[in-house]
Amino acid sequence: MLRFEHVSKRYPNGTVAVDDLDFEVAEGELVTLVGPSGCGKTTTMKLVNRLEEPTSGRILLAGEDIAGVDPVKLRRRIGYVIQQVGLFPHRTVLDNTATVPVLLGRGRKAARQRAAELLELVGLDPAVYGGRYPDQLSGGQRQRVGVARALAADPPVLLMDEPFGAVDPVVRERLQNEFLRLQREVRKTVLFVTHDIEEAVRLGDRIAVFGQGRVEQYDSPAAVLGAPATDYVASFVGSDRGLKRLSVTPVERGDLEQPPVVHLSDAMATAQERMRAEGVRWAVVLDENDVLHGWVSVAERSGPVSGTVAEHARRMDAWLPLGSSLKSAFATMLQYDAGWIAVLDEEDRLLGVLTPTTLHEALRRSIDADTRSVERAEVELESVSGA
Ligand SMILES: Nc1ncnc2c1ncn2[C@@H]1O[C@H](COP(=O)(O)OP(=O)(O)OP(=O)(O)O)[C@@H](O)[C@H]1O
Repeated sequence: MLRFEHVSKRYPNGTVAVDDLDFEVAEGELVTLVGPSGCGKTTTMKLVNRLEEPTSGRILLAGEDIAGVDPVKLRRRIGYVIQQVGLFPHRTVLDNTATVPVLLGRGRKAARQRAAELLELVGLDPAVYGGRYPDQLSGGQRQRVGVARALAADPPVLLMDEPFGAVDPVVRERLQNEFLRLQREVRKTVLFVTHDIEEAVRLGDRIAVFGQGRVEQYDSPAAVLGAPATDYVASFVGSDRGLKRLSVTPVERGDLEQPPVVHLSDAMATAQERMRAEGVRWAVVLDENDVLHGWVSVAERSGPVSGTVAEHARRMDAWLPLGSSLKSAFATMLQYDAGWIAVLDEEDRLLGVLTPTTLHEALRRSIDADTRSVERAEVELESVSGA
């Protein structure tokens, strides 16, 4: 969709802001450009909407060299969201959002209707906020209006330059999550500039890690964190990259452990036999509807125990849907102070459990898989937790 071919930009004062950029952003993909201050991120964006011209190389949008496209027409196909949102202070939120469609010749009524839908989409009730002026909004709300406005012309490409840079970390995380939800709906091709590796990892389908004007690595977040291409990338993503990686590695079926499963109504003696036969000290307990109830441990004293599982079971209903991040799995374990958590499918059926050991193995396998470019399920670990 958007292709950089050996693009360089040298400013008249001799600064080489961008040096031989060569990568492609697929349609509907969100690519984060991350790097320290002055590494050429903003310049890259400006080259895309022709606020700057490359010194060499070319940029193709849907196969067409943008150097031959009238800049005004080009910018209609490219939404631009910047940190200082640049809303018109004397226009209402609704009119700010409708600005571009009106300029594009849509009727005022249709444009306002679309603007209201977009405000709704970015989480601002148009009935509440539509009539307000920008200075009657919080910073986070202004950012959302900026995003709604950029989407109003329905451009296939969005450029977002540190759009959430000016808000506090809590609001920032909320905006990021909302934007991810929105992006799943609208599927724009997005270039998103940030200097924050956490943000880059959370949002990006792929990340371009910038050194001085050059892309040092262009890869999935998991690969950038798990297998940094250069020392520079390794130091930029930080020594806690293993921890960060937890948040971008999903729980897969192959990661799960399968302890014995018993029901509340089973005889405890039978449950005990099952655990002994499988050589484990506990079993997952489900109720009569196969809903997670908790766990039961093999009794310490020898000999059969009387009664049903219900009389011995303990409640523990920490669970996660399959596909959750390893980080949320770990966080849930800590929150419940639990040695395991259940992983459920879409119909809330038990698929297996995750323990600290299997969680660690999942992380190691995913790193191995990225390093060797294979699926995680194909990776056999040589040793299990050092054993
Ligand atoms: N118009 C200009 N003329 C000369 N040099 C410029 C111009 N614009 C940017 N530069 C220089 O080009 C380099 C890259 O700047 P750019 O704004 O692209 O970086 P950035 O990665 O977006 O930085 P930041 O995160 O601080 O915004 C910097 O050294 C900057 O000083």
